Amino acid sequence: MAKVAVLGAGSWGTALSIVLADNNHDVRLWTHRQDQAEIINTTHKNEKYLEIMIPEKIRAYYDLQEAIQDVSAIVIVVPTKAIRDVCQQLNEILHHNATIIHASKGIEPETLKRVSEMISEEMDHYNYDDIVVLSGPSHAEEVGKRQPTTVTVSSLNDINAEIAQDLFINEAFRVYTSPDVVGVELGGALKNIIALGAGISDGLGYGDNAKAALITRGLAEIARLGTSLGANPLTFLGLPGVGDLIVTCTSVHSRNWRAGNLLGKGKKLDQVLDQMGMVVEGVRTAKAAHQFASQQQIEMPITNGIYKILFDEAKPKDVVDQLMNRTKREEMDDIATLLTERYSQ
Ligand SMILES: NC(=O)C1=CN([C@@H]2O[C@H](COP(=O)(O)OP(=O)(O)OC[C@H]3O[C@@H](n4cnc5c(N)ncnc54)[C@H](OP(=O)(O)O)[C@@H]3O)[C@@H](O)[C@H]2O)C=CC1
Ligand SMILES: O=C(CO)COP(=O)(O)O
Repeated sequence: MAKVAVLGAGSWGTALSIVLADNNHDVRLWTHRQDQAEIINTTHKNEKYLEIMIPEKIRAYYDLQEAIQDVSAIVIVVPTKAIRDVCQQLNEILHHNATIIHASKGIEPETLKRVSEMISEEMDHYNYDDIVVLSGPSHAEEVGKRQPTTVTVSSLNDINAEIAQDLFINEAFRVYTSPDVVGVELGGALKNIIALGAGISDGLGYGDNAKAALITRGLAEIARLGTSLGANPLTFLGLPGVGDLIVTCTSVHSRNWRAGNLLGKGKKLDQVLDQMGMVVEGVRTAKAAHQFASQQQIEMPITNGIYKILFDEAKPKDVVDQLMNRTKREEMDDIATLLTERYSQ
């Protein structure tokens, strides 16, 4: 049994705490809201984020220092835009060695940093190599109900990856390892953009053909950008790639899909985000990916179209028309080039 702190008491932090508690770990769920900590400890519910009873052995904390006292692992599960803030607080008070695992899915606009890069920048005593990412097709709503789920953990430090695997793995939550941190993080972050697109497509009334096209051509874009940053293209065929893309593009649980659906029905971005009340990571990540793709001249027409809907008030229907009327081309040419370049070395 290990002592583990989970930082971030939203949907995913709560669900991951349940997995850890099921594995008999001593789980401290930290929230930055005192009233929420009190409600969780007295009612064993976190209703805004997850409609499920929370095991009584999970204790919620408002005091970060108390939450991390003597823990051997810290799981960071706040939205990407809060990562630096939380790590700065942690850096001030963490004076013992604990494995850091994160489960957030996004890229920072402007710096274009991945979450593990941000964490290692903010934490004086942690190297990038030691951080672990947990990612894969895993809606909190289903994980909280102990429905079968598979995820991948990745770190350049094999021992840390295995520590994370052992902490989480159980009969309902199967955990694989991967050495490809870049691919695992980018797969989880970039699929949120495509899920917004799938929601937009459904909101416009388009059918399964359009969604299948978005998933597969979206995957090609993810692989293009990911490999340009050093990811293994095969990672995008695994759980953190196509696995997460499928679950997020096809599920009503997905906040990115739901936000896209409202946009497709004609709602404005501000209205949509107000209505969601939970993080929609694809919005900021679309900004980051659009910026990176423009700088590096990487072809990402779907991502760029979604960016225009989000930030340039483009009409969803016009964007779909533009995508469908692009210059004709061969389907596999760039993927074949990527694989050939990689495996001919
Ligand atoms: N939900 C899911 O199924 C999955 C989510 N993820 C990823 O996990 C990450 C978190 O998502 P999720 O839990 O769903 O998001 P939610 O919107 O459900 O919850 C976010 C939580 O983080 C808290 N928070 C926000 N800013 C801060 C801060 N500065 N300091 C401390 N706490 C903060 C929020 O508090 P407040 O109540 O004040 O807003 C809230 O409790 C995202 O990157 C997401 O992509 C990954 C896999 C599955
Ligand atoms: O990442 C997720 C499932 O794997 C959750 O996606 P959403 O943030 O769109 O709900």
